[in-house]
Amino acid sequence: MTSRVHSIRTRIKFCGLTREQDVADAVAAGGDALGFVLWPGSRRHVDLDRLAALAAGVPAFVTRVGLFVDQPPELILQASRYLNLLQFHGDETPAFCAGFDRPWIKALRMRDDLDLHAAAQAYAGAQALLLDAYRPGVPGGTGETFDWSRIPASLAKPVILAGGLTPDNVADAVECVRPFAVDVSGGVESEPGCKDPSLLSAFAAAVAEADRKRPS
Ligand SMILES: O=C(O)c1ccccc1NCC(=O)[C@H](O)[C@H](O)COP(=O)(O)O
Repeated sequence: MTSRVHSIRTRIKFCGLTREQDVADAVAAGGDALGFVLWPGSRRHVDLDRLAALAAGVPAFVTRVGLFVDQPPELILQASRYLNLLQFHGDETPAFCAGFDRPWIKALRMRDDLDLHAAAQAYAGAQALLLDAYRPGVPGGTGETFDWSRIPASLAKPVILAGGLTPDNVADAVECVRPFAVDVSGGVESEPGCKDPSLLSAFAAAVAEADRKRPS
């Protein structure tokens, strides 16, 4: 087992973008990665045309991430041309996730019986594990936190912490978990799918402040 990846600053992924202005605001706020939900069941769903338009507004060095929930390979392949990274939120197997000629991450919902070490081994090809709250029947974007103390200090994959993060609680999350990255959707929105520029900036500022305070 390797120890958790630490870096000089906590990366930020802003997720569930649906509007060009939100892409611009998320980049301006300092987002390292932007997430686009390709799953039609989401209130933040974007289709391929929307994805293409939004991806065109993302500059170099900001990662375009596509989110999928047990979807057909054909759709994932079509979407991949606009994406740098794939994020799988359903019951996709490691072999399925690895089948698209793109780096990928696996989202894991923190059910009580989830064995994170076993999952990290099973998804050894993932670039990171995104840990999210578990609510039955809801694959993501719950707006709910989970018990961060369940995350082991040492894990074989970088951790992206998600689930109910906000400008008010993200500093505590960074201090407690010391994740490689944090991921937020609902906590920076005025309504589902509509990001609020002041919340995006406040979130990034809270992460930066937490990074400044943490011991090296
Ligand atoms: O956001 C959604 O609607 C969604 C639907 C289905 C699968 C994933 C979804 N979002 C995934 C994310 O990466 C969210 O950022 C993550 O679940 C955290 O959401 P939130 O608790 O609202 O910050």
